[in-house]
Amino acid sequence: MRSGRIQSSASCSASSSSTFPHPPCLTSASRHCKLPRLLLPRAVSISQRVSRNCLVPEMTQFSFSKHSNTDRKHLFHAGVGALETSNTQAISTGPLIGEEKIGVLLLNLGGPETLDDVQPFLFNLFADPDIIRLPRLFCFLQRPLAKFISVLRAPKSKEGYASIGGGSPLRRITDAQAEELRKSLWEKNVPAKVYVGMRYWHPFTEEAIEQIKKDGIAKLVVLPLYPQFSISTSGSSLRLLESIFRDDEYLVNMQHTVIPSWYQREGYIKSMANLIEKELQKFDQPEKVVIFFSAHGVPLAYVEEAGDPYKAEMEECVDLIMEELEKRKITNAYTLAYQSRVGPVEWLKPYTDETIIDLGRKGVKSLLAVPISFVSEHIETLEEIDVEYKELALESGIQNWGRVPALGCEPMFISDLADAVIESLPYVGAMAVSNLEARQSLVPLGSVEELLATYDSQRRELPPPVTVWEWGWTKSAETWNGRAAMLAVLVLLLLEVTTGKGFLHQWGILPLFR
Ligand SMILES: C=CC1=C(C)c2cc3[nH]c(cc4nc(cc5[nH]c(cc1n2)c(C)c5CCC(=O)O)C(CCC(=O)O)=C4C)c(C)c3C=C
Ligand SMILES: [Fe+2]
Repeated sequence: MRSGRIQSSASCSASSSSTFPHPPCLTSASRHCKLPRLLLPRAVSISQRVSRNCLVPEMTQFSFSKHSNTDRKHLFHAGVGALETSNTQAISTGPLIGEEKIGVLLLNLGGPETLDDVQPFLFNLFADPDIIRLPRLFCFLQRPLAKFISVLRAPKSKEGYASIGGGSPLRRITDAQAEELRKSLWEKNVPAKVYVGMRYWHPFTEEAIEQIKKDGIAKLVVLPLYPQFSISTSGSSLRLLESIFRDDEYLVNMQHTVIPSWYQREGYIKSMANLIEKELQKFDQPEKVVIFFSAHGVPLAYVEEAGDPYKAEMEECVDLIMEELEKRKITNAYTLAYQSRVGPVEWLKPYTDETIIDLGRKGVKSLLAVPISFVSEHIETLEEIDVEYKELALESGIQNWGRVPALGCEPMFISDLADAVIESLPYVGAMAVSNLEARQSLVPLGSVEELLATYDSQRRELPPPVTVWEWGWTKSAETWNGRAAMLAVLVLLLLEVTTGKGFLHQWGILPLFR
């Protein structure tokens, strides 16, 4: 435990301490680390199915040509617009790959752009087996259940989206990040095209892939826009990619690599520290402010049963940011809590709301909230943190409240993402990356299939994080009521689907597949 860390009474997590940069598996998170498996020459990669010659030995690199800037520009012919880079310095490593076209696919969640989009967006989210994992026997109920839950949840979600201007800003921000990343790559002499593929709303990952095919991309770097890896976010997007890749002749011949998480990168850590330092200056007594990292939660079972590295990466990320701040003589107290839980099952603790109340009770007067799991403003920063948690903090006795903005298009951050892409290029198509440099995160570089095999290989059935309704007074009663409710709903749905009669048919919710 770091000296400045505030441990809420609700907290049970031990924090890891590490230096920066650090090798993998040397932190408290190492219990989640399954790296040694990657050292085995397992025959699991999509790229391996695709092209047998991609099984390159460790440290083997593709032959990179040292083209001049002009040469480099025409290496990528398709659809990069009229942008011309001039006077850009040559990079010594020369990460251009032959004459082949390079693409970068940014993966993100997606969000409803209008209030009418909210229910279908929620349907897509709850229809994702990485969000609600039904027992195998009941998987045919995934879509009816998703429809049911999305219809019930939509009014509450709509209120939230209405309060932030009638829709999610996610698409606009992600598009802007993609454009800045493209410019940064060009400035670094890597003429790549950048695509955006969202998991639950437009532009869908499938749309991005269609464009990648049309553009004739031969080598693809997949970059989820989540700093830390979770089965429910990056994992879900990779799962989808895996299924798209598997069935497509073109994609089978396209080599790729995935940067599964990048929370430990120097540029990201420094950018976060810059934002925190700047916001602290806005308080009358900056040194008395508690830095409050708030991460999006996941159900505890994801971490404890399925081996999701999310919590370990989050704790390590917070430690790295605090170490960077310490180097700048900023030694404020800090804490990490998890927000946005949905449904009755236990999520990662401590919960943000309980921690805020706890800090108020302990006499903390100034709090700086730092959203840490996502790099764009979204409903949970603009509504949950800025409105709900701020109100709760003020009611709990906290007098001074501040919030660090999301990174968005911060130049240092974007430039670092571009460096991450460039550093990953030698590994495009390479399997079993056992080079230490390439394995700084708990989830190392690798192909889609390889990563999914490393994390979440058994694809365990997990208790669903959401349920249709909750009641009861105690947590345990809530949990059991929730489970009973879920069971009842499943039985009802089963009866509906098999008999074709019931209240969902009466309401016109079923049948879904007309
Ligand atoms: C790292 C970030 C995120 C994790 C982990 C995550 C897990 C997770 N989320 C839900 C349920 C919902 N998420 C919703 C919106 C939403 N989620 C994230 C990020 C993570 N989710 C973002 C950035 C957003 C907002 C997008 C936007 O439009 O601005 C929603 C919809 C909003 C609402 O109704 O509250 C739901 C529902 C689960 C169940 C889960 C883990 C299993
Ligand atoms: Fe979410």
